Amino acid sequence: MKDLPDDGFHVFDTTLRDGAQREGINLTVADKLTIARHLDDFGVGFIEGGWPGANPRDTEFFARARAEIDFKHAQLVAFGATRKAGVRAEDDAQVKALLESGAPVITLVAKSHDRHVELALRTTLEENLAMVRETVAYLRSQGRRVFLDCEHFFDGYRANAGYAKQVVSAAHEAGAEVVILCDTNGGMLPGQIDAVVRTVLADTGARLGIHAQDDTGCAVANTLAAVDAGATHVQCTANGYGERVGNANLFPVVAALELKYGRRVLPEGALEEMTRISHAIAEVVNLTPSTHQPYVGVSAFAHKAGLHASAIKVDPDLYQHIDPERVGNTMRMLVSDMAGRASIELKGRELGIDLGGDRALVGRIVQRVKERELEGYTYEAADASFELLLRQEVEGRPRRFFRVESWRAIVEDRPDGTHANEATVKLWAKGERIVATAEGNGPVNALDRALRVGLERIYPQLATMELVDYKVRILEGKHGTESTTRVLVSTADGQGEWSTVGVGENVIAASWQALDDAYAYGLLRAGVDPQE
Ligand SMILES: CC(=O)SCCNC(=O)CCNC(=O)[C@H](O)C(C)(C)COP(=O)(O)OP(=O)(O)OC[C@H]1O[C@@H](n2cnc3c(N)ncnc32)[C@H](O)[C@@H]1OP(=O)(O)O
Ligand SMILES: CC(=O)C(=O)O
Repeated sequence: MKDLPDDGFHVFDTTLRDGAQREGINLTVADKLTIARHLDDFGVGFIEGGWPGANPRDTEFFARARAEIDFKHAQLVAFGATRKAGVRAEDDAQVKALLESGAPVITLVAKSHDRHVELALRTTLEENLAMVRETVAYLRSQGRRVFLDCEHFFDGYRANAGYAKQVVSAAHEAGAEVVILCDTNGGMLPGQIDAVVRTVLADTGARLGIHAQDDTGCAVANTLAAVDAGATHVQCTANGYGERVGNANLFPVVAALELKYGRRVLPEGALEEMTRISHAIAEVVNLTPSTHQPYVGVSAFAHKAGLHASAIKVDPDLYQHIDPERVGNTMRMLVSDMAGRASIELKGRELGIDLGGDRALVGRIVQRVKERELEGYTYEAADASFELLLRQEVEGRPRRFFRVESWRAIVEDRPDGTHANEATVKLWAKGERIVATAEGNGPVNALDRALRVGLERIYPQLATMELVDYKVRILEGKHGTESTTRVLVSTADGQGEWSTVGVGENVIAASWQALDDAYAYGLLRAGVDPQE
């Protein structure tokens, strides 16, 4: 292994095995190879790739990973069970598949709860110990590094501590390099983990690891409690993916080890890649990255409250537990009706607009934001609409690329149950009156098309812009269909994406406002001079 920390602490990733056990994740071999590359780039020490022999996909993964990936940091790990009861380890088909995977490291899963041995394995406690001992010894004799996962260890310890420890000792004495205590049902709390890990370490002398499921929401805390108690091997998954509610999340665990414990567990510079790697893996598994995930979520360093912003203006550390750049994330200011002067000044700075400490101007902007939010606008989700508002206040007039004389949208209900949608816009741009009509698959789409048909000749930059998301929310208020409607639109131009908001008594009026802002902002971004 190159460039790994020399204290021997193990960061063991099981995204491709336990992470893949999450409902909704279904990885192809190509997905697994991509994730393995990301994890290796990140610098974990071990990548558990799956259970060879359990399904053709995992078997193929090991063959291809060995042939196609030149691992820089990680060792590939194959996962599987101890031999079956009454079968010699060397004759067990599943143990053979582990060897045939070619993985240099093998993690065996073994029962350590007496009830599981009797009910699930349907064998004796003695035979289970023999299964552990013999399988570990056989795989060691074949030149493999062996780790052993003690399934249901903490529940088993409660039921029969003596037997649970015998399983640990059997594995340790047979040559298992690390014995991992698993909170398989995820029901433990940090204090319980701490006490058990300390005792088992003292009583067995085995090197211990921790594998924590997140059923109490404590998997990361439980993992760190085990480390405090002496465990030197942590099993985690990217973004906490895993069976049921998931596993200990790799990213907060390694961030805590590096930044809070001062223990180097990743190669130099890897932590700064953490946000990117987390999001890249989320893309591969086809799940939206969680915006509120510690350290790596887009909201992890987003500040909304005015009081926070006023302190952050003096020193960001006053309201941040770390500098976001250390984990590759960024601080963001959110503007809403909870903003104060400092929030607006900092947001202006983020947008490259110096408000120059003009208290009256900043106060006016704060006031305007609060009034508009009361009407239903939301600026924290619509940065582009906020920037237009800010510029309008700073420059004393709106930035306009076109002026709207009127617009109209018609929905025609036909006897065959289909609808025809048509819109007409009347605009002024560069001194020219434009009347444009278009059809669409809905009234908003028809309006969007009419706007483009009318303006594209004058502003060819519009051709690069595309509406990528459209969200409608009925705000509380009057009665049913009379309620206020808020529309959020996201637009992209191949270089980036921006969001705008519109509010109105009906969905089409609100959509029109959001579209108007979307194109005004897009033209501003494209460097077009505003003129009517
Ligand atoms: C806590 C965890 O997450 S461990 C990881 C669990 N992961 C998975 O189960 C995913 C992959 N699993 C599979 O594809 C299948 O379950 C297989 C291929 C492993 C086994 O499939 P099958 O042979 O059809 O058996 P099945 O799944 O019904 O039952 C598991 C068998 O393994 C046995 N077993 C369970 N744990 C162990 C163990 N630690 N050591 C030895 N045998 C074990 C069970 O007693 C049962 O044996 P039986 O078939 O004689 O009743
Ligand atoms: C091994 C494992 O995944 C568990 O015990 O949860």
